[in-house]
Amino acid sequence: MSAFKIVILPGDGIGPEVAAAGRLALETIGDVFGHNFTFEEKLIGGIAIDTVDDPYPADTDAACLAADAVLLGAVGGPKWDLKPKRPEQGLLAVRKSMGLFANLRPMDVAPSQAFRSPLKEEIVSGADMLIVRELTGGLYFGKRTRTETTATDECLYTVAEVERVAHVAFQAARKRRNKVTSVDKANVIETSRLWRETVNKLHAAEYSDVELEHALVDSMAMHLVTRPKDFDVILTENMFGDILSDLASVLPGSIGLLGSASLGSTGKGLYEPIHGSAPDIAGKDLANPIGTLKSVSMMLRHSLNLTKEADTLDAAIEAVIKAGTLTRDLGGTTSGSQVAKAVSDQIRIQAKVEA
Ligand SMILES: NC(=O)C1=CN([C@@H]2O[C@H](COP(=O)(O)OP(=O)(O)OC[C@H]3O[C@@H](n4cnc5c(N)ncnc54)[C@H](O)[C@@H]3O)[C@@H](O)[C@H]2O)C=CC1
Ligand SMILES: CC(C)CC(=O)C(=O)O
Ligand SMILES: [Mg+2]
Repeated sequence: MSAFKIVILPGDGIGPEVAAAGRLALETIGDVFGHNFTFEEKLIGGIAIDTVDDPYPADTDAACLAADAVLLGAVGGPKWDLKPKRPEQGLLAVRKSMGLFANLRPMDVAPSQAFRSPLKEEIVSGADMLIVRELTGGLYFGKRTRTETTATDECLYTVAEVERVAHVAFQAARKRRNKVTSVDKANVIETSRLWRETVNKLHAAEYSDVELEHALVDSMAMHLVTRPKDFDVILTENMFGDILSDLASVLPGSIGLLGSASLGSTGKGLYEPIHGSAPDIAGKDLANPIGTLKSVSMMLRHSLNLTKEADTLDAAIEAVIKAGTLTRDLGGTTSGSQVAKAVSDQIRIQAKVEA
């Protein structure tokens, strides 16, 4: 039996709903496999602004830094839009404070589920990619200025920042289909030229066994939905990765299906679905919890070293999807909490199958 300290940051909108699904899965895994997970729920985002006037309170930071792993729901909502203190600052702050420079966003379309895509089945069926998004640099972290008539956002990247995330992408490719597509806008932007040069140098020095190609972000958006099966690992900077991963979520049929791991140089990580707080469906038990459950599976694998448990959770998720127990975004009629319960029940069944 092992003991793990998990911090949960439910946040805003559908955040608390999907975070509850993640917690239930962890509780069930703990029960079935005999692990002692202790949970601490902390404030972040809009609810933290409302409660303590700070999107990332100091005690949330301390708890995240002391945890074995952190699970995030989502932050943000119209209530806080255009206010000087924004919920999203909380999310940027936790990523920065924990040093989480690489955000891994896997996307795959199982052939049996390809019919759920709004795109043609033959285009998406079997697509399987990993987006490696730089997470603590670029436009989201640059200096901003504002007067009544002008605004600027600085986009800064250093060679060291590009190298450390490129290592993650090349190493991930070696465990997959050995191909990296690095995405930039090097025909226009200076940071992209630095990005491309740095990736090329690192490739030549350490990863010449991995196939490397470069793509410009605008045409890449088109290629992602017209020939997604050509891509394995996609390496890109912060904002491009944010946008391209939401686009990639169209392939399996819903943004609610994609999870992510935000990692740094230690084993600790922040695990978060790729979607936002979805104010349009919040509080209605309509949110698809699968992206969060996949994030929990990544947590088990990457931070807690619980491979068997992660495999069991993956099998449980797959069984629930195959049974058609789905939320409205995927054409189903099941509530989010019922999907979470179905996955929890399946964890018990799958664990017996594997034993
Ligand atoms: N990681 C985070 O906390 C993120 C927060 N945001 C914030 O979320 C708020 C809303 O942003 P949007 O652009 O609307 O993006 P969003 O991802 O929240 O929603 C986009 C669309 O996808 C749907 N959707 C999202 N997650 C879903 C789920 N699990 N199940 C079913 N449908 C789902 C929503 O209902 C909406 O129609 C904003 O305040 C934004 O800043 C946005 C992205 C990431
Ligand atoms: C700061 C966040 C709201 C950025 C985002 O959309 C994301 O990480 O997916
Ligand atoms: Mg996003």
